[in-house]
Amino acid sequence: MSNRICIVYDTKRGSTEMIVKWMEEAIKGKAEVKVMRVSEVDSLRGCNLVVIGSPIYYERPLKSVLKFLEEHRDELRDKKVAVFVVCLAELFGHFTKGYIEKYYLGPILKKVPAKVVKAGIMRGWLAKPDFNQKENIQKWINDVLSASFYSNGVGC
Ligand SMILES: Cc1cc2nc3c(=O)[nH]c(=O)nc-3n(C[C@H](O)[C@H](O)[C@H](O)COP(=O)(O)O)c2cc1C
Repeated sequence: MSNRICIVYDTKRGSTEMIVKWMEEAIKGKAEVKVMRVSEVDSLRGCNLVVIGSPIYYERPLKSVLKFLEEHRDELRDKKVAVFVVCLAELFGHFTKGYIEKYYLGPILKKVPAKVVKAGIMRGWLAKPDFNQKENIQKWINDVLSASFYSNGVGC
């Protein structure tokens, strides 16, 4: 089967959507990619890697993303999964890393029934897009691809 990636996300104010577009741009030409908002997902058939992202509002990922994970639990079981959150707490660097892992990524990770290839913390924004994040985000998704498809199992 060729590598087919589904990126599933939700957003309230558009930054997660822009982040996902940057990911899509980085993947194109390397693998097949389909981008869907959680409300648009009918089936994940044909995807061997699912990347799931949520912004953080009031210390939590969006309910719509958690609901998506519950509703697609059976389908996700035999897929590779990567997850990411978009938030502003990341601005405080390593001081908040543990907090973000526990309270922002934690609720998502708990609902993933498969092995998680990679979990990412992306810096979002409130008004103007932060284009400085693009390079990091594209590197992250390339690392996800490497870990999912090109790893030879000996740490390369
Ligand atoms: C009302 C509101 C509440 C927020 N709560 C949090 C929060 O608890 N922790 C955090 O790190 N960021 C918080 N943020 C920042 C958002 O996670 C950030 O702006 C993100 O980029 C929004 O994603 P979206 O544009 O895809 O909706 C909040 C933003 C707003 C407007």
